[in-house]
Amino acid sequence: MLSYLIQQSRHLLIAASLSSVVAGVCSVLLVTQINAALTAGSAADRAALALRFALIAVAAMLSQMLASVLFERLSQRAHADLRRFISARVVRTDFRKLEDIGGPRVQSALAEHSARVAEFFVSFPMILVNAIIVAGCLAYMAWLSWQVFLAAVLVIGLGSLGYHLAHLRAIRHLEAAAEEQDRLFDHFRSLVDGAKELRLNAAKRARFSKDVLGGSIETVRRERAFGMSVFVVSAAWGNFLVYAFIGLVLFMLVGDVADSARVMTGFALVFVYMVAPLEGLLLALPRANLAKVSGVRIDEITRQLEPTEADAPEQAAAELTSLTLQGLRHRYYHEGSDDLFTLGPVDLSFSPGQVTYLVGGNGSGKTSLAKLLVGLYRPEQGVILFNEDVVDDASRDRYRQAFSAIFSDFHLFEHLLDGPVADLDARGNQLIEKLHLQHKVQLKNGAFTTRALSQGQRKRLALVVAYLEDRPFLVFDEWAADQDPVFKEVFYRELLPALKAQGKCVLVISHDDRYFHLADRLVRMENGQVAAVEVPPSMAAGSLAPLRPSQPPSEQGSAGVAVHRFAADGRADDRAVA
Ligand SMILES: Nc1ncnc2c1ncn2[C@@H]1O[C@H](COP(=O)(O)OP(=O)(O)OP(=O)(O)O)[C@@H](O)[C@H]1O
Repeated sequence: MLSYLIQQSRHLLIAASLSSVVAGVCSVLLVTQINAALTAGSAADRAALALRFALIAVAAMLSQMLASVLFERLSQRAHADLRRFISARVVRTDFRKLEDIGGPRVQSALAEHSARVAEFFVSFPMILVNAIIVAGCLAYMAWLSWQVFLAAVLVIGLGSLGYHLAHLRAIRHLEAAAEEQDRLFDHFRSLVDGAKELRLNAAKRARFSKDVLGGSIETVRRERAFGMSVFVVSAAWGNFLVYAFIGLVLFMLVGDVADSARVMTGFALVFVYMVAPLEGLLLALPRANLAKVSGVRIDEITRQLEPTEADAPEQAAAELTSLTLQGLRHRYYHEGSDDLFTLGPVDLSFSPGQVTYLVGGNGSGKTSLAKLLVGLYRPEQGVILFNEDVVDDASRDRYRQAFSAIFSDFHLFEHLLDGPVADLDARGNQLIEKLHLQHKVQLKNGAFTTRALSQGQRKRLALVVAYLEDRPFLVFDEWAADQDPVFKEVFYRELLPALKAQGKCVLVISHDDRYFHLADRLVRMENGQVAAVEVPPSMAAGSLAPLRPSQPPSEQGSAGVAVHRFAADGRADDRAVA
């Protein structure tokens, strides 16, 4: 991930790095000038050094300013790039994968991990400038005395080895912290989503705060604190080695060197000057490591979010003439209990102007079938034929544009994001009036004036959105469950027939058995299978074409599911087509 970002902003990075190099070099030159001034023979020599010193100081200041500003820009750009990159992946990835990965991990990547990676760019100039100062000081030392320089290299090698060993240990803890942090984001979500439950149950609240959320916060704190402490301790070890080296040079090594007074002053000055950058370097490296760990985490998440489908062109109008599901199957694997829920194989076909009710017990697979039907899930087996064409990865996104769906966990966007605003406002407000919400909410500039409404009212707004989208196939997943009896009547007796009259194909997932007789067709689900396809008597009389032997097995459900017709008294009459 870091290399991707570096690639993205390489020009800015090169400019910022060059400024840092200039700043670092200027700093080292300043030390050499100070040493020269301290050991200058006459006042005239010192005066000659003054102008050079001033010029270098100004150059150091300007280059440092430039480097800092550029790196700050880089950091902000990296943050924005990461957010864009991750959200683009999230928007385009396979829906089932997204369900599996879960919101908290994505949020953790978007919020915390991307911030840490961006921070790297702010600490980078510090690392670069300090590294240059340290390297420059070492070079100056080598020029002063190569014997002492060799000793310095030995000490630095020893320090680096200790640092590397500590690094390996620390990184394990930082990775554990990053992993726990994904769970922590899940708990943060529960804080808000479960606010009602937590307030109603003091014992649950206390346990959640102390054990679950508290435990997770504590684990992140402990792991990160340990990891960072190892780095800080190893930085102090590095510092100690520097002072040990200063002692070694001043009291033991320099004595044997020619021109020892000049060399000793030079070394003392260089060391004192070098300690702060060295410390800064050793402290900045852990931040870079944190960024690396976060980068790896983002990589892992985004790799799983790799898009597998081609994007549909915007406004991809999809007319529907026929839709057939053939042997469609999907499975959920539940890791915790090691069991499998199998949906299908399902055979069904749909045509325009047909209202199908999908009914069955809780967990029988109705919503999953609807997700397969609208192309949110890729079938593990079987095919969908849309207007006789097979739907595949290349055409699935385009296929999805034929549907408007209101699932029971629907999301109502503030903006409609669909078509010219003025036109939408006018049409939308008419619909809002029809749904008796005109005193509560309006559409203005393509956005709802409020979404602070009851669940049933928000579902009515979702219906407005679905109407405005004007797609050929509408799916309602227990839409009427939150409506009052009067509006249920309106939904089943007026809205659905009106959609049918417009030639829309409608799938209604419902538990409202008092309205089942209004369906053109009733598909019953049991334990992931289509158990029966029933046709109410009014339909049997004419408007829905009776099944003919030449029709695909679709209408029969899977494996020759019985198709019943309701008897006049409401009992199912087994005129099976098996
Ligand atoms: N996201 C998921 N991950 C794993 N398993 C799932 C998921 N969604 C559903 N399932 C499994 O699929 C089964 C069917 O769920 P589904 O939501 O399709 O049923 P349903 O008939 O719509 O139920 P309800 O009437 O309660 O809404 C569930 O029992 C569950 O085992």
